[in-house]
Amino acid sequence: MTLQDRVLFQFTANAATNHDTLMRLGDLIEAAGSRLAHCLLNDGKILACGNGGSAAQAQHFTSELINRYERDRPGLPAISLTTDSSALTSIANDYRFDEVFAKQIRALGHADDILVVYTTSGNSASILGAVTAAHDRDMSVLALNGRDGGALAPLLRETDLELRVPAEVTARIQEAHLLITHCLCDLIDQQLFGEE
Ligand SMILES: O=C(CO)[C@@H](O)[C@H](O)[C@H](O)[C@H](O)COP(=O)(O)O
Ligand SMILES: [Zn+2]
Repeated sequence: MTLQDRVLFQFTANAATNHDTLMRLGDLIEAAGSRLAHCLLNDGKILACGNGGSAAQAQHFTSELINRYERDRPGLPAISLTTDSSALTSIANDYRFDEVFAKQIRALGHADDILVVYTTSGNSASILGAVTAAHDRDMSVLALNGRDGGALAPLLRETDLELRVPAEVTARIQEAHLLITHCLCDLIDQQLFGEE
């Protein structure tokens, strides 16, 4: 394969995954947008977490809620659990890395809040810990997941929502997660602030 072929391959695979994701998850993405909008309209807040590239996705989402997505509007309450290096390093240092998000959720989470987790494998221990902590706080969970759902899928409750991208490659799943995230921002703005 030439280098140009490699570029073409990635773009083609991305388009195919995004199409498959729309076909499989279109209705669930709408439901997730409504669930998040309802949470924000009822004084809830959104907590988000993930590891590696998915940590970037989590803080990407919360920054667009706190500041803005495409339009000028009031900031919305959202906290990324991936950005406080003192909290993260002390929890990992004093306890275990698995606890880095769970301990923050136990400190910050309320029953009206929603935890949004990003994972491509569904197997990251810190994400499993986060979901357990959210359930302990009676919070519901929106899981952006991938592959076969991993250990996360059976941990989710009926009151949670799972958006499992139908793909096996981490990069493709992350790219679909970003597209879903922008859909969620658009759906939230539409429901809270109406037509532009
Ligand atoms: O961004 C990438 C790969 O594209 C990596 O940083 C990736 O996010 C990390 O390996 C994560 O630790 C993977 O975690 P997960 O998606 O399995 O929960
Ligand atoms: Zn964005």
